[in-house]
Amino acid sequence: MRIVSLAGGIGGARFLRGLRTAAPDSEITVIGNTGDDISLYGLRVCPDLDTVMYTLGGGINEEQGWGRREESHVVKEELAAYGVEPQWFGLGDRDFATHIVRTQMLDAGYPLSAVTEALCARWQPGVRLIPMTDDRAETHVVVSDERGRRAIHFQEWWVRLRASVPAEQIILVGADQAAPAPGVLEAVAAADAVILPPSNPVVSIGTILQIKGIREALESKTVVGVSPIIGGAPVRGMADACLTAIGVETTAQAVLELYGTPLVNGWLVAEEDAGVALDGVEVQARPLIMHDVPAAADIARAALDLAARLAGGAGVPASPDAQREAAGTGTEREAAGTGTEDAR
Ligand SMILES: O=c1nc2n(C[C@H](O)[C@H](O)[C@H](O)CO)c3cc(O)ccc3cc-2c(=O)[nH]1
Repeated sequence: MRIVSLAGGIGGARFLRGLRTAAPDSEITVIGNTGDDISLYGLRVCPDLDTVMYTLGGGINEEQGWGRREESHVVKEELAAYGVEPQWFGLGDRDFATHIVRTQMLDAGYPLSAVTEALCARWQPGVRLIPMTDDRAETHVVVSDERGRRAIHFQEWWVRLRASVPAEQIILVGADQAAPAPGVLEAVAAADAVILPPSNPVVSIGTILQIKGIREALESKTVVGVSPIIGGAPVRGMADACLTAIGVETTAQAVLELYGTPLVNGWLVAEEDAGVALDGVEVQARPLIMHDVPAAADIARAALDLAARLAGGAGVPASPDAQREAAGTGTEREAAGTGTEDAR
């Protein structure tokens, strides 16, 4: 089975770990968000691509959801000792190596998609990770604060300001010149199912959908999305601040309408959002907290089952829960209860 998934950062990567578990024999292509990318200290940093690569490759700092585990910050401290700015972005020593290799290859003329393939050769994420574009397209945010009204890089708004200053506009700078990276449209065309993980609907999924041709290519496919909003709030991150910035309510209904039809054909919502509805979309309510990999795999399996039903296909073998539900003997999932509330 060929599956395509659009992914942002932490929530998307954790969902993809479940998707890989739920469909081990499928060919999964991940179209990664590069709007968060930033140039720092002469290096090109691709936070969402690295979060997917490290999470699926086993190198992620699990608590943070970004950056490497077993990390140290000697280079960051030395840069600070020289008074080099910015000091609000925490790059670790191991992580620096990724940005050095990436920048070296970009400077040698390799496109970001080739660089990403080379980095993934080491990490073996078990999916094909393609950046949404090889062109420069960065998310910038217009804010007004004591320094007046100005555009700042998304990372400064997200990390230094913690989105505490309202974003008056969120702009993907370079969107009109950016083309889908090689392989992106081909992967979508060949897909049996497309899954939208519970990534940030504005600055991750929404960003990818702004790249010329991607939304149109997806509209002719069977697409199932997983709501990133549960009971009116994002599980993690600041999707609410991003949705407010574009005048969209922070609800599972509003995000479904933001994606809209004909893009989305199926939509998974949490049980407390069971009333969500939109003409032309099959909505299914189920637990959506990714407590751990098995929980993420259950959600991914439910998304694939729904996609298969909508496409009229066979899909992956249904999970025991799905078989019980189909047989009408649906049993309440025992409240997982154990494990820490997963972040998204
Ligand atoms: O909140 C933070 N997020 C940090 N992030 C997360 C990043 O801002 C987000 O993952 C995405 O850009 C938004 O999804 C990093 C990600 C990287 O790949 C590399 C370094 C960082 C550093 C930080 C940081 O200092 N603080």
